Amino acid sequence: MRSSPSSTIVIATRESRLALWQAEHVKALLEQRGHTVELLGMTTRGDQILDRTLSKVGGKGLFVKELETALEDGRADIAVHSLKDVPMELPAGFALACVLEREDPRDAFVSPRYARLDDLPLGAVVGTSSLRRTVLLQALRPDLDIQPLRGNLDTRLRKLDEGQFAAIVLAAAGLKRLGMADRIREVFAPERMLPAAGQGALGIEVRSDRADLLAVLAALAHTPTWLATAAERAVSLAMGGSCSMPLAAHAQWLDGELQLRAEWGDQDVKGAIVHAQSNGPADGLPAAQALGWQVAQALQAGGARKAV
Ligand SMILES: NCc1[nH]cc(CCC(=O)O)c1CC(=O)O
Repeated sequence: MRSSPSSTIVIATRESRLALWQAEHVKALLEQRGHTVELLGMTTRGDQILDRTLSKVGGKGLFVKELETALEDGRADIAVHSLKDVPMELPAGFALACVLEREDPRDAFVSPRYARLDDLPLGAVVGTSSLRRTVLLQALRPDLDIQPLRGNLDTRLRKLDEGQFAAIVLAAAGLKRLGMADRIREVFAPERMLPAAGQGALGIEVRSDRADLLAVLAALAHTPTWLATAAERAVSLAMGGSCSMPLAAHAQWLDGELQLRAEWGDQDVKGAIVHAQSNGPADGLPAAQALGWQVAQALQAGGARKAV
């Protein structure tokens, strides 16, 4: 088992192009600080099951479990995740060591033919498997025919290019990281399509007993992103912490205060969305999480129901 901070740091990563880009990014940041780093590529259940929506097969945990097993048995030291895919509560023995500076958190409209969502013809087929995007799209354009779209970024773009969809909606961050920003026709302002908790940010997971690594990784942390995403994730946790619910939570820094907004979609009533927001100084993780809790209470006061 590895424990000396001077030995090689092994990063467990999924093998999609985006996951590898993210792992290489962390590798470079650690190498700049004098560490020796290797990648350990792994396939997760979430990468294998492509015919069902994530909320039906077990949710976000599917992308992190195999990586956690590698940390557990010492084959790897750290795991790099899209924070959006990390469950709100990690299993006992694991910790989120840091959150890195966020890429663009917004959603992007991608289409070979149409420049904007508003240009889509009546009843056009739009691909997304995210419950959040489905509900928010239905609110913007109740006429659209929203169809499931799973798979990694390249798979989704291929399905679009094959003509199965008039347009698809994806995270801008993934496209930008992979040098495909030119595929983005329109980015949705957060007011129009509120992003998911943690979207665009990277989190690094370690075993909680690796004090050596916690110290090394603290140097990579971006505090404004960490606090903003802690507030967002607290909303999700307070709402039941599951991805089987259409929930958006997005925080931005404005004049030294964190502005947190959240939206909850009622799956039984098409187009019904509950909105809540609050501002706070959020000068530490507990204050950021308290802001998230408060916004979740406001959502529930407005009619949002917790996941059971
Ligand atoms: N659920 C898959 C996933 N996890 C993270 C990203 C994008 C990158 C990010 O949010 O950091 C994506 C793809 C997408 O939502 O289009």
